[in-house]
Amino acid sequence: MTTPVQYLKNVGPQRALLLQKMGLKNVGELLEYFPKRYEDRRSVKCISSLEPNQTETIRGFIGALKEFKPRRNLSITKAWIADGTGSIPAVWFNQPFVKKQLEQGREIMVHGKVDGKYQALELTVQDYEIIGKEDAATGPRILPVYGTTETLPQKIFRKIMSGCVQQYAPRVSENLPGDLLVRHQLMRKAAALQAIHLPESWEEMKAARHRLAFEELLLLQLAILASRHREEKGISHDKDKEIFTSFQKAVPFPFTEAQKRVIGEVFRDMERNKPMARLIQGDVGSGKTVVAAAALYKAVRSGFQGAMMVPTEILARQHGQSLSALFGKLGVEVACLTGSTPGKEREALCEGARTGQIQILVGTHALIQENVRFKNLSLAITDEQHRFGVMQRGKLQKKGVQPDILVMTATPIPRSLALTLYGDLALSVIDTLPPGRKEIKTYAVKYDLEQRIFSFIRKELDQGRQAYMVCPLVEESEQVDLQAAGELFERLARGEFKNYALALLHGKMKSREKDQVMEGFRQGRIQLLISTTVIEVGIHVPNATVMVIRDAERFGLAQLHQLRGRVGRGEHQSYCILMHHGKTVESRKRMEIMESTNDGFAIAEADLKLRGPGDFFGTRQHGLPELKIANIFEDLSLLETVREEAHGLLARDPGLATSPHSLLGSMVQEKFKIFT
Ligand SMILES: Nc1ncnc2c1ncn2[C@@H]1O[C@H](COP(=O)(O)OP(=O)(O)OP(=O)(O)O)[C@@H](O)[C@H]1O
Repeated sequence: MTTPVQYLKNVGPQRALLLQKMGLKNVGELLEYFPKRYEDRRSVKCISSLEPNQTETIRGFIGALKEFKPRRNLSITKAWIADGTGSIPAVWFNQPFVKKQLEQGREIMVHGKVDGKYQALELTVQDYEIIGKEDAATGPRILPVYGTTETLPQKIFRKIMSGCVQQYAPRVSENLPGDLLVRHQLMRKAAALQAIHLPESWEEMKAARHRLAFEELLLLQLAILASRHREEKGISHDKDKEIFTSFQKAVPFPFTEAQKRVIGEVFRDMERNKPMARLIQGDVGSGKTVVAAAALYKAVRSGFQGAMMVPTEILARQHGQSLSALFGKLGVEVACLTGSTPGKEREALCEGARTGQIQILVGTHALIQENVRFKNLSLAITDEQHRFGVMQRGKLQKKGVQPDILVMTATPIPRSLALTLYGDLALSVIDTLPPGRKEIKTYAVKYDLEQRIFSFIRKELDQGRQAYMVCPLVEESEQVDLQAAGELFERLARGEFKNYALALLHGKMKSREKDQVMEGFRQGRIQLLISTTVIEVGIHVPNATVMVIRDAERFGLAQLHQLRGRVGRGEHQSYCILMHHGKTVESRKRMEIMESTNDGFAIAEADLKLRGPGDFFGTRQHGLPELKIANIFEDLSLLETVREEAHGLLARDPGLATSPHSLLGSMVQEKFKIFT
């Protein structure tokens, strides 16, 4: 399977290079490059029954041949095909080389679109095959269609692939244990590869797809489960009821029913001597932080330490501040560590964590650096974990000995996706918002109404409220976007908002500057904050009531919902204004979804359907594994079956090291590098 593609039939050095550019270096990779769709060429039409504007396949004998060159850069090749019921000219545009292959009297199969020109029919050829030629397939069949490049046409790619499949697919070893194949009635791998590329029937293709999706999801689930495979015995935290009551006293508001329920679920897990693995899912603003804080308090009161990792520096600082304020009252030592914590302070923090003097450490991924060690970490919390990438996930956990794990996500993740991302976590849902929150009013508007939006913002600012204006920032054109945000700031500061306090915030600023701006906004000194998406997650300023998102069509729905969640966090009516160009049907549809619902769940589902899992969290840092054949959304029930099997396999053979699991084990290792 490691044979380089250039040794395949029909591949020379030049084509090998083209294949390599597509990421296909060897036979193994080529075999796993699956068709994007299929064309059914089994139903061959009689020429006499052809009708205009249909795409059809015919089979007949080549009669007269003609070539024209009506213009300098247009060449037309025509071949009359007859099948006993009639005859029709088949037409090739700008492919003068086909003439060499068309021999009068030869049998040919042609697939293409029937055009009615001057009352006569013509077939514009999309694909053809000379019957009886050495490399032609036998007779009509279901043809695979691959994603190819212009320089490597479909026909050639298909020929290369078909040669490769016929020669190598039968030699592919079976990697799934026999009992599994029998239990789930799965095709063998070699047969599945053959059938996915060269199916005899739709049924066969579907069975092959099912088998390959099963394997793909199994490898992924094994990686997820094995990377956190844990000993049975963990830490049992103190059961004392007084922990909850004294924590509740320190919090300035009563918990919602949902918060109480989830704290109960978390506490019960923490008290058991089995390590906790729980995902807390709650819509934006539902009050997850205080639930995390309750868990941290329980860890500390039981004599241990807790850590909480968040995705951005701004958020780390915000949590650091609010947790310090809360835990100050309870006599608990909290510290915050980020990438920009200066050397001396960092050393002191590390020392404090090592000796146990610091009881709760909040921070960015700086927390998982090697020099950070804990005396006795018993609880590792990650917020917005999907931003940390699949492999980074276990590192915080490894800072303790079998600590409890809590994952918090503000983006409501459909169950299918949660399973894929987090594997084996128990789920707690905070499904109500704190009392007194008003529904955010959302309006999608085009740019010609910009002045009206500005005057609306001014009105809110005049009433003492604050506003955000977010500009998109995408990696590929970061420089251009940053410049655009800067220019907008200049324009507004000099023009429409010259009498107001404005500030600009973006990720490229020094952390000190970022802090100053955020602090100014928090305290109300800054009225309008123009920013890139650095404010996307977690920022909490209850007095802000307007969120304007520019070029809203460039964001994913889940991301728009996150941004919108920055307002509506206090008692005042809040607004979200989505500025867009409204050019495509899809973007208009997405704006409509945002206008019609505030329900994060509905939005997440819609987003997943519209954009596919890869783009779900925006293009940056989504941490989602790429799937070649399975579809998380459509293969939900398969995913659940596979998860159970993965559990069973790991229970029997945790390192997947013995026969018949070893091949599976080495594939997981090669792909995900999780066994150490
Ligand atoms: N039960 C409650 N009653 C009143 N206010 C609450 C309650 N729970 C939380 N809050 C407040 O609601 C605000 C939002 O809470 P928090 O920041 O924890 O939300 P979140 O779920 O983390 O949201 P996001 O995902 O948007 O960051 C905070 O100011 C918090 O103090």
